[in-house]
Amino acid sequence: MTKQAAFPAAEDALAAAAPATQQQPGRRFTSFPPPSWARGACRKAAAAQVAVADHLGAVAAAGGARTTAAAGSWLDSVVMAAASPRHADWLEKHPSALAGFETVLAAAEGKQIVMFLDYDGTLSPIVRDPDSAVMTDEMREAVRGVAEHFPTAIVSGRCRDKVFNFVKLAELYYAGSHGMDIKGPTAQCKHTKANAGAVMWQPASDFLPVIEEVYHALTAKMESIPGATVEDNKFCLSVHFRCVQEEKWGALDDQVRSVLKDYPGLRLTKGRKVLEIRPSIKWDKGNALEFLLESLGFADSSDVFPIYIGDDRTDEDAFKVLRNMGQGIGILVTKIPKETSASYSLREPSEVKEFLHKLVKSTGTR
Ligand SMILES: O=P(O)(O)OC[C@H]1O[C@H](O[C@H]2O[C@H](CO)[C@@H](O)[C@H](O)[C@H]2O)[C@H](O)[C@@H](O)[C@@H]1O
Repeated sequence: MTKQAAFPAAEDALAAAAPATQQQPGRRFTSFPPPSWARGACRKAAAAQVAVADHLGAVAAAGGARTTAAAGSWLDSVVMAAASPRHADWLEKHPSALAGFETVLAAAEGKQIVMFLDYDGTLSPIVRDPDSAVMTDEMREAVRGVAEHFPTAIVSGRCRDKVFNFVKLAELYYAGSHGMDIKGPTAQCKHTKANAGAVMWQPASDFLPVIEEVYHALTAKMESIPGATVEDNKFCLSVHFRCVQEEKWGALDDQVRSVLKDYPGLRLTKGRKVLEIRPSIKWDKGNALEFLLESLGFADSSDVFPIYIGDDRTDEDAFKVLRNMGQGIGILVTKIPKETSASYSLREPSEVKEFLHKLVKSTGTR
């Protein structure tokens, strides 16, 4: 499936700034000094950054505490991509998990690997319609292979049932709603602990009525914004603006905030062309990772090597946990340099699949 974006992705915008002859797939910003087209893009981005900062500063100075979260999101990425250090420098800090595969294996030597996988943008490519974000059979086989050897969990912003319907593997752990709904494998497998198939953790159950109320309020508001949709993810909600005209992003942001002002128990975060509404409890994908490690019997264990692969801001919570633990690795899926706590990177879901295959293959040699 190809990536379909209503708006140019940051990377596309940068590519557009480059003369066709100078574009080399997978080798941007690799020469020093940067080619002139890249320096031009950086200058433009820096100017854009100032303009955005000025705009936001003016809004704040005028007493408007809000920032245009939706509109800021795309600009943030463009500015970050163009103004950040060369891609090669970034790759030195966050090497490809494929190129650095042997190093990863060496670090995991003698330890139990536990695999954590985000769904959208990691196991399936980003597409316009969230209901069409299917996973290929090849990717499913890759995940199945990994789960045969290592305890494996899907950690997603989606509601658990929906992500299960995409992945369709009963031998996995599932943490839906950004980790607020955790269930163990429903199929017997060698990694299953006691209470197979039981719901293990739902810390936001009290919020269900309020989430439902806000879902209806937001759905009604979004009727005035063509292309906007609200996705019910059980313990949280997603307001999608991938198919909304850019001029309307500010209005959409206003509408969402106007609903949320009556619900102080909920908070707003940003994902990939999506605003996420969730309970203001201290529970995120990082907590879910810790919870699952503990459930698997690895609390305070030095014999475990968790690997977390994800592409989104919400995955950063899990990357941070791993960094603080000083164990395992976080792998960010991205084509452009991004601020991240992950130690490794992969460019896209097809590379994730390749990494999973390599890992399975390595079990014969470990
Ligand atoms: O934690 P994840 O599994 O990565 O889920 C995060 C959100 O992913 C989905 O939205 C994103 O993917 C869609 C399909 O490719 C795309 O259309 C959308 O623009 C992206 O933001 C999902 O629909 C959301 O509910 C999840 O919260």
